[in-house]
Amino acid sequence: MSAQPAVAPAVEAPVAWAEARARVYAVGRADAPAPVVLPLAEADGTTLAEPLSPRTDLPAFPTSSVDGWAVRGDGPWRPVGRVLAGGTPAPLTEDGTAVEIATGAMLPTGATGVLRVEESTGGADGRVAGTLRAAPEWRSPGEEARAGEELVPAGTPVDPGLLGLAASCGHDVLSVRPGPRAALLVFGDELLTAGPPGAGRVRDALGPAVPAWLRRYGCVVTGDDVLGPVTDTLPAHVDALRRALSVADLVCTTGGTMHGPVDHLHPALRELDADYVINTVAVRPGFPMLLARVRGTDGRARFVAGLPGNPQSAVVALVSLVAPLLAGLQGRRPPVLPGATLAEPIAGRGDYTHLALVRIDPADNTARPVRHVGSAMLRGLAGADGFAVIRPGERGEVGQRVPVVPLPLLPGERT
Ligand SMILES: Nc1nc2c(c(=O)[nH]1)N[C@H]1C(S)=C(S)[C@@H](COP(=O)(O)OP(=O)(O)OC[C@H]3O[C@@H](n4cnc5c(N)ncnc54)[C@H](O)[C@@H]3O)O[C@H]1N2
Ligand code: MOO
Repeated sequence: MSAQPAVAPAVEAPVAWAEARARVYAVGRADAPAPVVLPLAEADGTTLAEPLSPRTDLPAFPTSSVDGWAVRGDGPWRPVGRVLAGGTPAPLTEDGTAVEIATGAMLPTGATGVLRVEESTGGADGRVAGTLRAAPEWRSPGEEARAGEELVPAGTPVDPGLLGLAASCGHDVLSVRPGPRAALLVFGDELLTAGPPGAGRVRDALGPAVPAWLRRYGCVVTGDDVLGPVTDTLPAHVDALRRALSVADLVCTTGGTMHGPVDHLHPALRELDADYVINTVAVRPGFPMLLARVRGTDGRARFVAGLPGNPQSAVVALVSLVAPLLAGLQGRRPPVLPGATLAEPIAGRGDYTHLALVRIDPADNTARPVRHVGSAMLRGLAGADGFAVIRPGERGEVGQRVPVVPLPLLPGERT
């Protein structure tokens, strides 16, 4: 994947939105950090680096699925023992004999059937009688899976369902890719970190929000890795970026993506010998977003995602560039965008892709644009589910099915 040259011209042709996403995914995938081996208890939220296969047939042995009697031949049967779950029974060697068996216990060799306890009767002679059901009352080895069979491919996110499956397959550890470590640098001398805005100054809305969004994409972000506002000088920017890049796989910055008098991001990237993967995207809002790559002394790439200062634009950059980059870095498949049907029209943005904040009605999967969606505003975003994608040269018509870029919300949010 060829990257842009290190020296950024003041004005560069923006990359098409879909092309930018494909490019950052591929670059992340090529530079994914090496897998690590983690115990199951620590693997939730990571990504499988190798396919998951059972170490034995599943089940590993013939297993009774009911409480009752494992019998051999025709009844009535003479009880000759008992086997509980976890035990290894002696073989049933004679027709007309049975062992009492518990659900989950290993079936003795020689058994030809299992009779449910509630469908059995005990005779005066101590023998057990009853009619066997036609369908077997036990699970055969390999019924669920064969030893070595690929059950889940590499690149799958590790969730509780997968952890349970891994344990039942006999695994103690998994080879996984943990979430990348991310840092945030907030640029802008005008920003306040406490109290109400006024007198030319606004509250830093991104310092509190961006780490939380990054964590929802699976990143590890510690309090120490969130810094700002960084003083509006070039040396302070270079220094802050160097420090952050020494610990993080991905450094997000906010503000300073343009070429104003105190916009130091591009000059700082030049000082760090960074190369641009993406430098501006043909999307509204958020077009000044960028992704740059810096090679560490160890040869491994670290990334700088430049999020525009306008707060909604910063989130557009997160969902547009950072999400596919992180999917690549975690060795996951490229994000697939769900679709929704527009319940109201949405204007296009000429040659640019329009990402329009929408609320999705889960009952009929319709999308409606929300209000208060200026790029400097967060009111609309705080009640939205994601962004409807209106392609270049199009407008969104009522009834049209469009892709939606979801915000990484947790289950139960926005309900
Ligand atoms: N001459 C032009 N000026 C601008 C253009 C343009 O095309 N030509 N594009 C505008 C667009 S679009 C955007 S987006 C912004 C991007 O600017 P920067 O990334 O350089 O951001 P700043 O100038 O630092 O800040 C822009 C705006 O956002 C506020 N801001 C910044 N950080 C935060 C924060 N953490 N929390 C809340 N608000 C923040 C900042 O106060 C500014 O109001 O450039 C336009 N200009
Ligand atoms: O990215 Mo800018 O917000 O288009 O306003």
